[in-house]
Amino acid sequence: MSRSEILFNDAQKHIPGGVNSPVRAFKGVGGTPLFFKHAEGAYVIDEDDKRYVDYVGSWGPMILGHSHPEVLDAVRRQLEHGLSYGAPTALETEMADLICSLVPSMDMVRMVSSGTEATMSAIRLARGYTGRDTIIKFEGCYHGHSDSLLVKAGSGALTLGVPSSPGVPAAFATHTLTLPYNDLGAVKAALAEVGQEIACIIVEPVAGNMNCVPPAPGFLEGLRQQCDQHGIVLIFDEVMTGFRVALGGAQAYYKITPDLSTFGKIVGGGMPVGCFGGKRAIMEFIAPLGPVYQAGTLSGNPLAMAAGLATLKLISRPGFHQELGEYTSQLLQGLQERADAAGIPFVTTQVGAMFGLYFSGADDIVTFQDVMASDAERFKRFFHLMLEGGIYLAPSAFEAGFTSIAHGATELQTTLDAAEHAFAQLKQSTS
Ligand SMILES: Cc1ncc(COP(=O)(O)O)c(C=O)c1O
Ligand SMILES: NCC(=O)CCC(=O)O
Repeated sequence: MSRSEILFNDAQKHIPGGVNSPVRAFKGVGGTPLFFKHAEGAYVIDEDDKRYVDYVGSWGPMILGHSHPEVLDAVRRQLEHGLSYGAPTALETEMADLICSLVPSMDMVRMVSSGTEATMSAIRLARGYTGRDTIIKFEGCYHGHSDSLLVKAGSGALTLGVPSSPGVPAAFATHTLTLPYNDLGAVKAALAEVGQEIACIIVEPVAGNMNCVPPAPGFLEGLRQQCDQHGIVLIFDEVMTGFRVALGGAQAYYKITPDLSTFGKIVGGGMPVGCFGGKRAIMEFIAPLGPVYQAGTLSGNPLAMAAGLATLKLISRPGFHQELGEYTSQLLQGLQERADAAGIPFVTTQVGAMFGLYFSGADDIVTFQDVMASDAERFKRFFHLMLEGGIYLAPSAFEAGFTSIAHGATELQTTLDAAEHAFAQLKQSTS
């Protein structure tokens, strides 16, 4: 037995399913999750000392690669001053100022400890601000695991086949209207009926929790226009896309200004952090300025602020996101060429440093149905072949892939060599 197998057996004794988040359980691909003990640059190293080129990046935060020395140093320096005070720090102001300067739609920002808290709080705020109860989300989008958002959700909920989770009272779910992603017609039709009852529309501006589905031309623009028309708060959930697809997030990439935005992952540099913010008039509804309550013992934690600030400063250098995007394009082009050469139907999607891989004969991937029509069984085999070849992809056909600035020519070649072998094996087993 491998160390990971032994550790996974041990883990299951006192940890449900042996994991602290279901997406780690390999349920979507089968087999035993790898247990990691170290990570550096573009690599994760498992308990059996095997190295993998990592395209998960802790599900998004590790845009600089793992264990970036300047981020680690920032945390070490802060460590000498204590772990948490539960009182304001200068670091939090520096963080708020930096976020608001990098993302122009943000007038004010509140730090929290996860993406889930960020979206949950932003929705409460939108409801408090508008005095309306119902929210709109899109099928296959994931916004964390709070009750009103676990309806037709993506990510692990989709992978495990429970997109609408038991435990969410039906009465809560009735306040969540779920519409098809990239279908502006459906949004217009719904709002023509119930526009006056909708507090907010929350959307992943690039859907990254049903694999990776870019917004169709006009979709985000249409949401902006519809929200303006009906007095609805437009929330961009940029927990995944924020600081990744562009320094200013998807809103900068697509040049659309939401009313509120949520961030997580990169903003904490690998520490547990999220935040939400946006228009001053809305944010002033949050306690202690306003009546909408929201709080957190560890919110704005100094170690987390130190890691996040160091990360945001490093990724602010000119050319950073272009470099990342170029690596990602080369990766996808190389994969496509090798799939084509092997005669395997294969489609990729990309927005900056986020990508999707599909075993599909479709021309393009635009809808949730397009995603569901791709061959998830083939992905499972591809996943394990890539793993054998030293490449760690997200263990589900319904997750986006991420690149980091630490990925370079060596990692590209290793990945493409592994893929060439994997595609050949896939071809052999079908012919
Ligand atoms: C778009 C999006 N929103 C919200 C979340 C929830 O964030 P967290 O897992 O930090 O609670 C995630 C990922 O988990 C996400 O991808
Ligand atoms: N795309 C999936 C996530 O980002 C979430 C990770 C987790 O829930 O552990």
